[in-house]
Amino acid sequence: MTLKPITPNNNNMSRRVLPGEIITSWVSVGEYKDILLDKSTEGIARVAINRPEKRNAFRPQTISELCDAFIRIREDPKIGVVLFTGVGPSKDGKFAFCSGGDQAIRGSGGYLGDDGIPRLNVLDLQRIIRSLPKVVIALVPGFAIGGGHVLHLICDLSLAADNAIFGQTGPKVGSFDAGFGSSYLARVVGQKKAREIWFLCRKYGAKEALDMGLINAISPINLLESEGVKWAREILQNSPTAIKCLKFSFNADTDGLAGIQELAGQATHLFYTTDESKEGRNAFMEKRDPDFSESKWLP
Ligand SMILES: CC(C)(COP(=O)(O)OP(=O)(O)OC[C@H]1O[C@@H](n2cnc3c(N)ncnc32)[C@H](O)[C@@H]1OP(=O)(O)O)[C@@H](O)C(=O)NCCC(=O)NCCSC(=O)CCC(=O)c1ccccc1C(=O)O
Repeated sequence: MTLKPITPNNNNMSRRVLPGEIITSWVSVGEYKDILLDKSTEGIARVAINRPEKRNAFRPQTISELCDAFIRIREDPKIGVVLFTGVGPSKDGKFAFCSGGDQAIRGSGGYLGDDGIPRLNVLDLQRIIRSLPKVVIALVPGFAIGGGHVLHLICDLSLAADNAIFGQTGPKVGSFDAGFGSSYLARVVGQKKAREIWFLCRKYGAKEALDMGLINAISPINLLESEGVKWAREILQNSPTAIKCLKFSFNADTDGLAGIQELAGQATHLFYTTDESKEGRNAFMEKRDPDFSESKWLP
């Protein structure tokens, strides 16, 4: 039996477990049209683009739903790791993470939703994922192309099936991502390789992607989700605050003041938990001068 890594209303308890497979129980959350959102009781969420017949290309509605799902996850203190993937296979048996913007609804100035307004709202999603105070792991079961390639790139970690295919197509289809899609790509794979990827628009297999540092590991497609759960469980053993601060430290190195703001926000969170900080708040509320004499100027 071939297991689908992602199926709507997936009930793992009725599936046959493969040798070495790790499973978790998913509960579906929210009513979405273009995506699926599931949570497990062990602190993992799963977000999947659900347009397999279009190789999971996104339209404005897909992106709005993804933003909503990631913001829900951000607000849930029980979730520490998100697996971000694409539903598959499609009727022709192929898998995709995402093939970028849906070219069929690309108008002048952006992608057109039902309201006829042109949007490039994938940029909002990129920022939400980057600044999510949780670990986001892309599970790439097939194609990660164009804007879909950028989406796996901006995730914290990427795990790919052995049949996965990566690439940018912008210069072929009249598009480009001059933000994370190019500059951050160069940070990940180096300037020469990033220019090759964008200028030639070639496609790269999973082994090539691993060799250039674009992904973290390869697994057989039937075990891709299992591998994601395994990595998530290992991360969840570790200190949430340490992981969050490390994520924002990595971001601060590349994201300028916006990255420093995220890291600084975590420092403020921690400071609020101290007696020193609480004394400042209490003094204001009690209409008296603050007394910081108990706080030491430690080296
Ligand atoms: C992914 C492919 C390589 C897969 O090839 P193959 O297996 O042969 O399948 P196909 O027969 O081509 O496709 C099957 C079916 O899906 C439809 N489809 C696939 N991809 C798209 C798509 N992106 N848009 C619309 N439809 C798609 C295809 O038409 C077929 O449908 P039928 O009805 O059966 O004919 C291959 O499909 C492929 O190359 N796809 C296109 C990849 C691509 O060029 N994507 C767009 C890149 S540009 C982009 O994503 C912009 C993103 C963006 O919004 C942005 C904006 C501003 C700044 C940055 C960005 C950013 O890049 O993020």
